[in-house]
Amino acid sequence: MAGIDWQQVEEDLNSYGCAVIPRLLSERACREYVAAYDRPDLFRSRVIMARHGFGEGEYQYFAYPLPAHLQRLRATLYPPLAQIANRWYAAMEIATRFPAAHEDFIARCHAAGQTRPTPLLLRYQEGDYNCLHQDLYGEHVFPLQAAILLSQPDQDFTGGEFVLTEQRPRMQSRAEVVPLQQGDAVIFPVFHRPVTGTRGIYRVNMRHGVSRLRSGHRHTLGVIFHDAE
Ligand SMILES: O=C(O)CCC(=O)C(=O)O
Ligand SMILES: [Fe+2]
Repeated sequence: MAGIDWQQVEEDLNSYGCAVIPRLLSERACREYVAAYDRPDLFRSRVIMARHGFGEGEYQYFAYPLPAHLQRLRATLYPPLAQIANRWYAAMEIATRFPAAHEDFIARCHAAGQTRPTPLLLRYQEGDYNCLHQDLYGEHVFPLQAAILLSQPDQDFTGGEFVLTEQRPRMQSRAEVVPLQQGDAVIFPVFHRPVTGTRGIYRVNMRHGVSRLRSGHRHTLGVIFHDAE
């Protein structure tokens, strides 16, 4: 975690609406998260995506207390992202500011009744996909999130690309496909971001999803920083 180039992350987020942190997790850590999928004691709920029209595939939300590694990961990624989020909110002229420490932001969520943990593991197999969506779970939203690819493209699966769309006001939408290797994290906006245009700063609406898996199995770890109602 010490070697992350946060300035590059911020530049990429501002230029493209997403940033990749290469090799955030080791191959071994990835394997451990994949194996954790089969431990029901670690999770508070399981979602079969087709039942809700979310796509095909499934995911599970971790229960509190989070596994120590995940707790540390969430708390460590948050502070530099909170600085970016605060600059974005200032640019978008939104009054909300995010505290420097994740525990203080979580206290704000919990005080508002958003008490359920949102980090999740996702599992896809051949034919599965994740429809474009936004991970909003209540009034309190931290505007950036991370998804970490736990599987190795080409070796474990084909297809299954991470996709972002950016809807600009009164304009056509732009898509971004994010190539990831095992252990890479993609940082992206939960639902909006500021873009500087010729007539000043405007807000664009963002969605993310995963294209259809052509073969194999794909697992992801999702780190969302607000909690859910
Ligand atoms: O599987 C993926 O790459 C996307 C996961 C996702 O939607 C999330 O982490 O919020
Ligand atoms: Fe998501």
